[in-house]
Amino acid sequence: MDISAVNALSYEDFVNIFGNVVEKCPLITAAVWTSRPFTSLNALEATINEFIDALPESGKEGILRCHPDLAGRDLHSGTLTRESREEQARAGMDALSSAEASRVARLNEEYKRRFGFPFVICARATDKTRILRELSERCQNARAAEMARGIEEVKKICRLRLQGLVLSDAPNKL
Ligand SMILES: NC(=O)N[C@H]1NC(=O)NC1=O
Repeated sequence: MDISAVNALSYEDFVNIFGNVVEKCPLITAAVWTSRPFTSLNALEATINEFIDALPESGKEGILRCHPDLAGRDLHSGTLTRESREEQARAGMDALSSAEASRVARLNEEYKRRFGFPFVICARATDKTRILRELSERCQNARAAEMARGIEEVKKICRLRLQGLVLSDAPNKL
């Protein structure tokens, strides 16, 4: 799909296709449709990032809270979004040993207790070993640093999801 095809989409189709580039936040997609035409995929990505950056802290926290835990309840109950399921599987989060699974569950809970939002990392840009290490290390950070870091990870996830939709030849959801 080239950018002119993206620009020609109705808002219904645009939200259908791009509604989950930020996990469970189709409102962001619906809002940026107003900024068409986009000159490039990078311009679409930049518009999404600007929208996120302009949100109050509570809005940014809300975005983080829309993310499922890594190797958490949604993965075990099969209720992850397709995108999240693929990302978590690629990082091996669906095939943890029982010791790893308990460690991740314990650290996820510790992280949420400490910060009030879940640990978010772009799973496709890393691997299981680094996720486990970062989960433990990032629990020690200050809250403001983790908010900023979590939002940077959301933007990375968004970038890779956008690229998957626009640059791949895979049939989209139209
Ligand atoms: N909690 C968290 O990081 N979740 C995610 N990361 C990712 O790459 N996809 C997700 O759903």
